[in-house]
Amino acid sequence: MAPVKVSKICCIGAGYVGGPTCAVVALRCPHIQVTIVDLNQARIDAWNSPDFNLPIYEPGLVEVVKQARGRNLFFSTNVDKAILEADLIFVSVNTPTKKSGVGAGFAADLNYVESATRRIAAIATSNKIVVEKSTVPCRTAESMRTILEANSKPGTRFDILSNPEFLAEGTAIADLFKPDRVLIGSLQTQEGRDACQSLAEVYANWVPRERILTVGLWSSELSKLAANAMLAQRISSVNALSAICEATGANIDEVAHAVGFDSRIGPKFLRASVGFGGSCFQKDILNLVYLSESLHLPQVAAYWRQVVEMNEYQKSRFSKTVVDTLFNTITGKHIAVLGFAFKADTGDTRESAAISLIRDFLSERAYVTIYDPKVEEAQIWLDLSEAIPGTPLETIKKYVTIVHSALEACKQKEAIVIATEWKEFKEIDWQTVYNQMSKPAFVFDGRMILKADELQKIGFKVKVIGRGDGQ
Ligand SMILES: NC(=O)C1=CN([C@@H]2O[C@H](COP(=O)(O)OP(=O)(O)OC[C@H]3O[C@@H](n4cnc5c(N)ncnc54)[C@H](O)[C@@H]3O)[C@@H](O)[C@H]2O)C=CC1
Ligand SMILES: O=C(O)[C@H]1O[C@H](OP(=O)(O)OP(=O)(O)OC[C@H]2O[C@@H](n3ccc(=O)[nH]c3=O)[C@H](O)[C@@H]2O)[C@H](O)[C@@H](O)[C@@H]1O
Repeated sequence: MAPVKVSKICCIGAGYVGGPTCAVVALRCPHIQVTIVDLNQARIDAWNSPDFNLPIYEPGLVEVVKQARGRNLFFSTNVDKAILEADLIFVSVNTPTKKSGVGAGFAADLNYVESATRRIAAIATSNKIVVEKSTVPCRTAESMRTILEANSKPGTRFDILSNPEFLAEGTAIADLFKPDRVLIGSLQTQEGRDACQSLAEVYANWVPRERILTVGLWSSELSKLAANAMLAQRISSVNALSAICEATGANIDEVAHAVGFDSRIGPKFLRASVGFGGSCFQKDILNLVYLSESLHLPQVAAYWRQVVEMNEYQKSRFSKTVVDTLFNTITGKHIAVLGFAFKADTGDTRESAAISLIRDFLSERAYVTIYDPKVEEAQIWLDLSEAIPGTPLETIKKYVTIVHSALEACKQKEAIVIATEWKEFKEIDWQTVYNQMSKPAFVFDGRMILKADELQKIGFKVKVIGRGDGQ
């Protein structure tokens, strides 16, 4: 068998990965018909909305969808039809951390991957290349193959590839246009290599060949977990150093700059923060911890677990700084939290550090006013309800207010906390804010985005993550 020339692609899962990834495939490959399917009708309706009110916010995404939708890019809930027609199927469904049962709190919940795989097996009447796009534990492709082969119709063959996604939210479109690398894992058989080449040809429409890496299936699966673990490890390392900076008077910005100048270390991903968030870092590390434990490698598991523990410590350390600085009590005090998303340029709040901070403030019975330029109000209520189980939303609403501008949030507060590094927070009229605040007026910069010296000149008391007092 020679490599198949792909002409129809189906992507199962129209989320943060499936949507942008396959929209870019459609844009860059006008000769390929791409159908992105999902069981969630509301999500598909949003992708199809006439005014391009898409279900996720991602800079540049609307422009991509505008060019390709209706041409060779389609969004649908008709999963079966798209499976039936496609010669290549991306599985881009969610793989959250398991909430109950064996491995609860650590292992990936592969329920969605399994049901998508079973659907492919039940529907397909011709050969398919099935591509694992979701982040999965090492050797998941083997389980997928077993399910597909056990349920396939006679004469139908499935080739399984691993093609993990490395895009970051907020820069997804730029990352997809110009990826550092595209990784494709396949079985090292002739059929496996042919399938790998078929997918490589799709990417080669816009990605330079030397950036398309082909490896074995298990290496590809593990490389995704490894990349996220090592990125998160850098943040936990720099955050651990930020605690030392605060205690000694060193400045984490200067330390990270000096350390990152070493070409072996490099400058990226060394920004101290109030803690990393996002749907994947914690989930994927816990997955690696679970894998290590399953393989009877407790020391390896403990090593990676510490990256997550340091992140938890950083978040609670920051909350404690706020309480300590506000004279050891925030009960009844009014605090503005600027930013709710887990990072700038996204409306995604999954595992956002802001949620932990607000939960801590509410446990001290402080009043919190939240502003985020992109996060929907309903999402904030949902996240807070989940973060504080057992407390009715009505009670939470007595303490929390959501507003529509930073200035409104800061009015008459005792303290302002920067939780997300939105650019607009740098451009706030701080003099006006100061004039309207109770005194002393405190600012806690959990993202190192403000000019502390200028704020101090205005009269603010400023605490910046990773900086001792007086810096
Ligand atoms: N969010 C991110 O930036 C990145 C995520 N990943 C990985 O990609 C995968 C997907 O992540 P997201 O896109 O963020 O998740 P998501 O939750 O935004 O999207 C997943 C979608 O799959 C749909 N779905 C689930 N089961 C289905 C089924 N059987 N048939 C049809 N649709 C189904 C859900 O309704 C949902 O809309 C995860 O494994 C994640 O770890 C990888 C790189 C980046
Ligand atoms: O698998 C995934 O889901 C993705 O996870 C991350 O992407 P993402 O979570 O979207 O965003 P990042 O830019 O990595 O930021 C993650 C968190 O770390 C924080 N961060 C990042 C960098 C830094 O120097 N300091 C820091 O605190 C961010 O504020 C954010 O809360 C990876 O960067 C992607 O390569 C990967 O594909």
